[in-house]
Amino acid sequence: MIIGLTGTPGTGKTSVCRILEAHGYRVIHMNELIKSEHLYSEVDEERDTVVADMDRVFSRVCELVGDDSDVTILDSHMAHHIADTVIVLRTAPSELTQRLKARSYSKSKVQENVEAECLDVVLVESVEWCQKVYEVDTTGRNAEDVVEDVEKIISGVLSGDDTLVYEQYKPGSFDWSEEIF
Ligand SMILES: Nc1ncnc2c1ncn2[C@@H]1O[C@H](COP(=O)(O)OP(=O)(O)OP(=O)(O)O)[C@@H](O)[C@H]1O
Repeated sequence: MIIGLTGTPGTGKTSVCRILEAHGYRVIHMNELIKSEHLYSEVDEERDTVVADMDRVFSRVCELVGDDSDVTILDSHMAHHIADTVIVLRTAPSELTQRLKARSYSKSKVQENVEAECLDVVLVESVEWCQKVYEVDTTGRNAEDVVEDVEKIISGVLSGDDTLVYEQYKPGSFDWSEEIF
């Protein structure tokens, strides 16, 4: 089964996935896959990114996962376009700003991503498109602590009764709409 790990860039998906891989989980880093296998329709030079061909990405991910009943984690800010069950990582705007500035992103790229986080863009899309959505806060925490939450959610999903974990990680806990700069 596929579980998507999604969230605004900088919320820590890849950092968390690297630890999950070390714990033995299978992870598909979707952005790397898109680039290495040219699963895109255009190159957006201005934004220094590519426009993914989501039909081809979906087919390729399904092919890679096959009928494996073990969990495969899909690491991408677009994982909610593919997976039905997703975990959305969240980060308070002030901390996300610092993380993105540390990447030497341009002012406009930092602003675009922080605004998206303030407006819950990935969360809203996930709730619209996915059957099951969990939300995990990464603010003021380290990646190992976030991994503990993610593993708890995975166990709940696999157990077939996620009532308790859903209660703890159900979406809609943050309101950062006042923090748009
Ligand atoms: N609690 C945390 N969980 C994960 N990463 C954290 C946490 N706290 C700080 N970080 C830092 O935030 C940064 C997150 O970068 P990372 O590439 O993992 O994010 P991402 O969501 O995968 O971004 P992108 O979508 O651009 O690939 C890293 O430098 C990481 O060390």
